[in-house]
Amino acid sequence: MSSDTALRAEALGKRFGLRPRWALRDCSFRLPTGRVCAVVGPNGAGKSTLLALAAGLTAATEGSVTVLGTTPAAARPRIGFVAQDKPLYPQLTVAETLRMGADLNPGRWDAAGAERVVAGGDLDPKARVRSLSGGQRTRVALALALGKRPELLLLDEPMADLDPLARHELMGTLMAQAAQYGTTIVMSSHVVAELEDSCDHLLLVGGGRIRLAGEIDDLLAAHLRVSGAAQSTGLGAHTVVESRVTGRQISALIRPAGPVPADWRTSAPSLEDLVLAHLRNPEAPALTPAEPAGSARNEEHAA
Ligand SMILES: Nc1ncnc2c1ncn2[C@@H]1O[C@H](COP(=O)(O)OP(=O)(O)OP(=O)(O)O)[C@@H](O)[C@H]1O
Repeated sequence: MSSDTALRAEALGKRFGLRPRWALRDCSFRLPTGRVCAVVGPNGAGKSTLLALAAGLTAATEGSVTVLGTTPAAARPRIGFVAQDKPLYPQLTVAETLRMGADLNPGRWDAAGAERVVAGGDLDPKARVRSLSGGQRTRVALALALGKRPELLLLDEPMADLDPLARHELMGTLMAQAAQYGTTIVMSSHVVAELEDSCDHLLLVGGGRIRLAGEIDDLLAAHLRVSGAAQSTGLGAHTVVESRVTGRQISALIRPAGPVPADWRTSAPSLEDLVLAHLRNPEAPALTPAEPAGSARNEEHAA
């Protein structure tokens, strides 16, 4: 596999134990290196499972995931992972935790970078991890992951328990890392508005399937918001992701297959429009262009 691929999933599936329901099924996508990728989807969609598979913390039941051209286990020294529950050693101090990061990553530890992340939160280096708040612990976990100078950073809801200022600051730190070192970042979040300015790639997971995958610009360009009088017709030729009637107006998000009749008003969707429409309508056909966007082979039902 070429080294310009950070993450490739092929028919990837995960079922926990003998549970009948698959946490993740038949997932295929490619994430190029150097991207900042948002992973979004409803609760229980399979986002954490996907990140844990990529981090090598759990094994696939079927299919495969390739990370930085190799297996997740072999890629581990080059990956930074912050799990949703931010596991750290509670009895260690902040300073001891960073020292542990240095010991575990000889030759690649960025002590100054890690200390900067911690200092940004005014954390006492002598404070024990168990005495920290949830947001402060997140900061230490991010410092550990960033200090490793990873080629791939996998972050499971990293901003969830941070205050707005800390979110802003740490998002800036992540973007600076991506810009300076070409780090690929894969970040799950429920706050789509927060991702709009920072992410250039999207994985939308729903019901254990990949519903949307690709460059955000390409995915947005493949969709159109339309509105018109409720009796308007002519959308039949297009893929309607979601439509809603409000009074005498109908508005919809479509994947146009050609020109839209002139009596419809059209506008470009935002990332939030795109994500919300697909979340509201889990039956909308998936668009996961391992092949180019709009290819008929990619327009398959996610059922
Ligand atoms: N260790 C586990 N054992 C059994 N089932 C699990 C385990 N981890 C996840 N699951 C199941 O797999 C499915 C996907 O869970 P996952 O945690 O990946 O979702 P998620 O998209 O990260 O959700 P959230 O947004 O709530 O964090 C869920 O149905 C969940 O119950």
